[in-house]
Amino acid sequence: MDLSLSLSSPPNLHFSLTKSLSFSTRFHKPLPFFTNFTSNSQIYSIITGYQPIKAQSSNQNNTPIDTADAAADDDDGFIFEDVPHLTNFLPDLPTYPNPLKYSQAYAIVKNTFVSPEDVLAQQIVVQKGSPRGVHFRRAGPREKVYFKPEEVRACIVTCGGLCPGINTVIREIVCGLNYMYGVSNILGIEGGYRGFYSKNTMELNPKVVNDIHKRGGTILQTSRGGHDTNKIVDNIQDRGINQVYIIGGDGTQKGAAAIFKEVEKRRLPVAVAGIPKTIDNDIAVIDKSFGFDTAVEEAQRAINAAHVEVESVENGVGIVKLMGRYSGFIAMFATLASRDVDCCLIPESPFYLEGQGGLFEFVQRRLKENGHMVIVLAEGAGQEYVSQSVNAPEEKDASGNKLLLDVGLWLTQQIKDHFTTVKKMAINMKYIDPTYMIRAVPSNAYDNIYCTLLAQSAVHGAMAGYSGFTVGPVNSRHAYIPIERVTEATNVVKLTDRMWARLLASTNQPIFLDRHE
Ligand SMILES: Nc1ncnc2c1ncn2[C@@H]1O[C@H](COP(=O)(O)OP(=O)(O)O)[C@@H](O)[C@H]1O
Ligand SMILES: O=P(O)(O)OC[C@H]1O[C@](O)(COP(=O)(O)O)[C@@H](O)[C@@H]1O
Ligand SMILES: [Mg+2]
Repeated sequence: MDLSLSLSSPPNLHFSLTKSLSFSTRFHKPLPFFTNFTSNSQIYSIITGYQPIKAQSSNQNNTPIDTADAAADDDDGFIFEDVPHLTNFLPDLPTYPNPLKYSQAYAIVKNTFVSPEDVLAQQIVVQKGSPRGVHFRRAGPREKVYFKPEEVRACIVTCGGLCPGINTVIREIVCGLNYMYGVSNILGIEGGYRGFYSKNTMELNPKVVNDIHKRGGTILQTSRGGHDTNKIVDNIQDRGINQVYIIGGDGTQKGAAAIFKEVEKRRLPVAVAGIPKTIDNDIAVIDKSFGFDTAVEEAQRAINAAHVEVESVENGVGIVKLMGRYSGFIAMFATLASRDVDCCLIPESPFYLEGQGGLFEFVQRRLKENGHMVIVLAEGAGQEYVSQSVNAPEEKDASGNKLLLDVGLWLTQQIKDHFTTVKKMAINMKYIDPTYMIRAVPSNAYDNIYCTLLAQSAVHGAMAGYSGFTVGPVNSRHAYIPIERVTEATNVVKLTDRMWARLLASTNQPIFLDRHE
């Protein structure tokens, strides 16, 4: 029996979901959309811009059947959020055998190719009877590719702020394309999005990128602003580029989605692959962003330094500011890892200074108990206080991100003033701002491996003809995720989750919930 699903637009796109007697469901579309799912359910193919409008039951021959049967199996809430494929708008694209078939490295691998039936569940903690929920396509090499290696002209661009591991991702895209697929035509776009139309390109090959993973930053340079979709896609077309690898954060991924939409509008055979980058770990859906682990590790050095300083003096108060515009992940994890931190302040958890349960009271208590204390502060915390006190107009960077005021300096001053003027108590303040030092280091061993997997997943996805997708781990397995899913929300620390409770339990800091002045 069949469950067929009509898609509203464009009219030539029509998928059907077929359910076999073994209760598997498949998309009636040539590879790569041809998908077999075990156990049935409500399946939605959510393909950017095309919403399913009608679910209809039919048998293998596609003739409508009694829907009661299908409906009975329709209730376990399986949702499949697929990524777009070039054949959506170029249905006649030829396919070729994947060169990995002949790779020595993969000679004894049991399953070289990922089954088109493999999906990853977004939610893995479930209860009996709960809906199966959202699933993403599993990343990895496919049996057929949609590009002849000698016809690939790839490019790589890096945008937004720095993050440890960018060079590793660049390296592994270049080496992955070259070693696994025999692609040798790879361009580096310099200086972020605007580099497409305002700069020359750089030839990339395994030799050029050989040791770049040992360096921080990005060999391609980066920038904010300058995203002009038409100019970028004109340039992609003019240069004959057919694979675009875009490394960047939420803003960059929105830009990648716009590029894909234009590529699709012009019906260009161009694979657009996004690799999510942000030191703040604020990208939704994926487990963790690359460079985050390195940042947490590097932050330990600053926290240690602050601790050494303040325990060596009387009434020492150390403040360490870490990155985290809207999300306090680095601060939270660095605090949990260190155990030398007395208080962690993040944007998600408002705090206050004065009165019962406030920060001043806590500082005084810790100084009395231990003679010193360390505060870790995410840069986005307490911004409302800083802007009130400095009365500065709101400024934005070239990408439209709000420019943050220095909460570290502000807090340092507030604590100093309070203890010297109100409490008549001399304190030794040490303020450390290691933010750019942390962002600029090369990635650690863990992140290097993670960056390699991201790069290889992106290469496999592009070669397999997917376009307009982001790669990333979902519950430890790499997936192809619709770009919109990673840009529609920001990943923030959930105060109601256990991790924040673990932090509170480890620091014993105030929870700043009840304000009594
Ligand atoms: N909504 C958007 N649409 C298109 N491009 C965007 C959008 N937001 C940001 N960009 C572009 O993405 C690039 C990086 O964005 P930015 O916010 O600075 O960093 P990140 O990608 O790390 O969040 C910039 O070139 C910017 O112009
Ligand atoms: O000063 P810059 O280079 O613009 O970057 C500062 C910001 O970049 C970040 O590292 C985040 O960058 P992205 O938005 O590029 O991920 C923030 O933590 C920080 O506020
Ligand atoms: Mg961003």
